[in-house]
Amino acid sequence: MGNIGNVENRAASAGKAPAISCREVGMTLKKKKVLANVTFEVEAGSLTGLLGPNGAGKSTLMRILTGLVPPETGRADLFGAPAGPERLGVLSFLPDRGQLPPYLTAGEWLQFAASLYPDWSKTAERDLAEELGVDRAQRIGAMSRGEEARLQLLTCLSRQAPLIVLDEPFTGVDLVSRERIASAVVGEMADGERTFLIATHDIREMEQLFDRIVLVGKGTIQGSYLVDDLRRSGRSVESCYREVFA
Ligand SMILES: Nc1ncnc2c1ncn2[C@@H]1O[C@H](COP(=O)(O)OP(=O)(O)OP(=O)(O)O)[C@@H](O)[C@H]1O
Repeated sequence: MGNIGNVENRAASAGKAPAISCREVGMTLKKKKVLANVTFEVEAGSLTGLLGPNGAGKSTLMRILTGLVPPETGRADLFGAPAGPERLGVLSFLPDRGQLPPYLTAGEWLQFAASLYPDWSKTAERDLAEELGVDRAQRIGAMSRGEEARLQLLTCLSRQAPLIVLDEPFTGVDLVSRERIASAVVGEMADGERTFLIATHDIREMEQLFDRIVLVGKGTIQGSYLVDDLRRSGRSVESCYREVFA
């Protein structure tokens, strides 16, 4: 069903501005060149994996896309207009490090988040809370890393923003929950409208979901592949990753 949905999405999005377009993006942090000449596009309605080794620049790139920091050089556009703080309405972001208020329960946090975001869906919140096994009575400060990661994902996916950017959604999450998260993402895809960009090291769990992979290494794009093309040439996402980075 996911694949059929993806094909339909692609057809529906033909001719639209890409959800993400980066042109020659560069970034220096504390005198270190972290990103250079980063150029790639993510088609609206697709699910793209942003993959690469530790320190490759994935989180830095995502922070630029979310408008948290402007690129030093080049430009990053979302749906044809520059990324920036004023575009936060089009994108729902799960950062790589959690910062939910520890003194609230999950239920209190979700109530607060729902009041914060105009695009919050109570239906999505209810369905995903069940799917991800979030206990509303649990205090955030008493959660394990994996439990908090699931609450963060629930927060991110309960919004109806057209672009979802997830930075390492599986950190600290056990195998069964990782599979639940993957199916939650597929469920969200089924609405045929939204675009996902997901940075992850959990290639095996996500391999079946990606339409495209963008490989980042040493601060620049090392390749961008349609997963169907890889399969047609007898390769998997994992084997392609190994070819590029081994
Ligand atoms: N605030 C900062 N100041 C200086 N250097 C930084 C800063 N943030 C990141 N870096 C450096 O930029 C490089 C890219 O980091 P980034 O977090 O974007 O990588 P990543 O691909 O997300 O890595 P990982 O897979 O380990 O999460 C690293 O070498 C890191 O040390």
